[in-house]
Amino acid sequence: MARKNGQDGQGPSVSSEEALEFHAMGRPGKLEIVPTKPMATQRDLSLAYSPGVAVPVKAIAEDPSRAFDYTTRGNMVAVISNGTAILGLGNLGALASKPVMEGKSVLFKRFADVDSIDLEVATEDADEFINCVKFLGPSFGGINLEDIKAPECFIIEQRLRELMDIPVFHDDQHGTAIIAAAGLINALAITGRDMKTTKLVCNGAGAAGIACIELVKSMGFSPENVILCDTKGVVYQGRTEGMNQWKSAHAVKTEARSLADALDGADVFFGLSAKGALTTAMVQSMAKNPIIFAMANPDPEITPEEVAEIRTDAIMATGRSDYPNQVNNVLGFPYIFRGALDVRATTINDAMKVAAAQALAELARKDVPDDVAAAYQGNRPKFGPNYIIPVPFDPRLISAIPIAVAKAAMETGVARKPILDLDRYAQELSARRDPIASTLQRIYDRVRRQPKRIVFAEGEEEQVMRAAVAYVNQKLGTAILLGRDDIIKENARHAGIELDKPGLEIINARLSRKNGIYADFLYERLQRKGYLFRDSQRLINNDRNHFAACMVALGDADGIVTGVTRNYSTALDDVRRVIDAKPGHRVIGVSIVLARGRTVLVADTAVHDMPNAEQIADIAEEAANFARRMGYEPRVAMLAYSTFGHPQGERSERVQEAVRILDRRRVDFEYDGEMAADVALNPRVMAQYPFCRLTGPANVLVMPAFHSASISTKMLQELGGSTVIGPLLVGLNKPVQIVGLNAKDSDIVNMAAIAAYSAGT
Ligand SMILES: NC(=O)C1=CN([C@@H]2O[C@H](COP(=O)(O)OP(=O)(O)OC[C@H]3O[C@@H](n4cnc5c(N)ncnc54)[C@H](OP(=O)(O)O)[C@@H]3O)[C@@H](O)[C@H]2O)C=CC1
Ligand SMILES: CC(=O)C(=O)O
Ligand SMILES: [Mg+2]
Repeated sequence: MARKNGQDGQGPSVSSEEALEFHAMGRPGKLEIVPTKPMATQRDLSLAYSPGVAVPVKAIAEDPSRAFDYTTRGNMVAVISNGTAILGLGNLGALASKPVMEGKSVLFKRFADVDSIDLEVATEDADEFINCVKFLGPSFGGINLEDIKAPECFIIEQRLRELMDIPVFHDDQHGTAIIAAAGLINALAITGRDMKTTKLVCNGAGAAGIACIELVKSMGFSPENVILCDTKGVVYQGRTEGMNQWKSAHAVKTEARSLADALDGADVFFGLSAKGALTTAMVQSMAKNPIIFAMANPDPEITPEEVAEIRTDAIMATGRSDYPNQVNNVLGFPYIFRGALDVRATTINDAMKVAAAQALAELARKDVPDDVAAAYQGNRPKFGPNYIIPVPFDPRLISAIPIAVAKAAMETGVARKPILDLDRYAQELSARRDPIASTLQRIYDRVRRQPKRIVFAEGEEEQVMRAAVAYVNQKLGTAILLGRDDIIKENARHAGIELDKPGLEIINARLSRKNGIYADFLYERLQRKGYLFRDSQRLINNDRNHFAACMVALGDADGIVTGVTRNYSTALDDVRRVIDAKPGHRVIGVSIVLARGRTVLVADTAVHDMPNAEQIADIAEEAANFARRMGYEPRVAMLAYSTFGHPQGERSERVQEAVRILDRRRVDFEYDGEMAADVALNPRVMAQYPFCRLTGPANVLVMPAFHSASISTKMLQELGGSTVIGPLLVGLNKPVQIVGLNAKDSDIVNMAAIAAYSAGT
């Protein structure tokens, strides 16, 4: 059961060469600093530096809270270490800890959009360390202490918490304890155990070990049922060797002296010590359904393979990403700081920690969306022994944990800036993680105010059912699944999807009372295009796209989403037999490209193969209108391989002609061309053409032909790290959206929401 992730048990484990190559490639290390304000002109310089910078200086001197408005402080966390307990590798010094600290900083950014910088402090002396860090408060919104060994870490953290008015959080203590507690809550539930009577042995009495047992005791474990061990064996009452006050606080009265003694009959093992500390004989001696969290990094106390050889009834977790159940503080620290920063918390207190653990435990019990299934190479995890905790790539973490932490901070009075609208905060949180979310947020908000009936034409498909459920759950309106009732229900049961909820309807086209009306309607449209009445009847009874399109055309639904079982152009042809272009409009495809915080619309990415000049001008108009509907003031670049006549060529002439047509039409948006993509997007390159009529970088790119549109958007997606939504169909008389064949449930919901949005008021 304890199998590495991935196909055939092959996990993403890496070789030493790969690890070094990864860190050395390009710019050495894992971080760079990128300005957030333009620094292109003399004016920019005057604003960012002298004289302009004096103004925020004075404002902050008058009111220190303004630093959150004018500087990076409110979103900036320092990851600070002296390298005395680097993972489980031991004391290798401050410099050697830098790759781990850079890594933690990157994870802050990647998972929770927290800016972070690593600081390595070259001293093992607690007082010197405290003295160094205590002066750094003005620079940061929080301090994440990392890989500092016990017992100095306890003194350092406690003292800095007293001295500083921002959160100081030793991640190896509390981050680890929170995640381990979340996993434990679920493992106990799966094995039917009660905290009060469960026996836990923790190997490792350092930063992580002590914090973990403190948290489990505060959650309900009996102190006499929790035994702590270290390199000298059991921490028992009366022991003198290798002790300190933090270990003494957890010393128990027991005859057990070794880890093996302590584990005999124990229910739970927590490993926060070192590679190989747990033997198979010890595992053998544990109680039925033992819970084994071997959390030492990079190599656990025992491997899942070793456990699987001798016991099949264990729940097994490690700190690594290449086995199921990764119990690692990466699931916590980015999100805990996110919540703390967002309410400008003065500290991270126990209530905030418990709230994070509970939110994490609850998340593992919920149905898993496609994005998470993708993180498991397509094996959709189900709550159980091999899935007790979400994976770090779970996109739900960013909304679930910070909100729980922020709420707890407000309830316990440590929030300097309480959040009044938590629903909006949840939306802002998902926008931080995923730029699509912010672009789509407006759409979702409006649809929620005016919910719509959307037909999900391929209702028997699993991802479509999940999308329909999500559509209803997000209060976007009614979701209609089109398909055979019995098959839909059977597929849903098999996939563990609950369809029985208000707002979710199933319609079987073949049995619908509307068939006759739809067939008549379709025959009206197709009788002069070579179709017999029987052909229309067949299309309505057998083809869900035609049926769905008729529902929308005749007002029985507001919009359609389809596409997972047919290629794009087939689905479009089906729909076009029923639904025309809006009068005076041209049907085109627009893709939304989100790259590095910038949103650009690209057209036509779906319909016109080799548009002529007139058609290119139409595409520009449709795309500009669409941009306005999405809330952007369009600046349209008519793209070509050439810029303003150089070099000349047949395709460029067509684009030049399209610009002249727009001139004659006197359209009411900014446009210019023909121009190359760098001219359109880069203000410095555009500045070489001072006559260019665009007032800034283009946000709508009209491509000269379908191939360039399709190739460039797909390359941006695959190589450029951009997110591409679409193509979205624009210009049809009724809202229809066609997803790609590989669409995930989240893509389908987004398209359904866009269709609902287009349905308007
Ligand atoms: N999965 C996760 O998220 C995390 C995992 N960890 C892992 O936990 C481990 C400890 O880290 P941390 O608490 O920060 O380090 P510390 O240096 O603070 O503590 C280490 C503790 O482990 C004990 N120890 C070391 N080797 C053994 C052994 N073979 N048998 C029994 N006890 C042993 C030490 O005993 P003694 O007191 O006698 O010296 C000490 O109590 C590391 O492997 C680290 O990677 C830590 C944080 C997060
Ligand atoms: C994960 C982590 O912080 C550690 O192993 O030290
Ligand atoms: Mg650590």
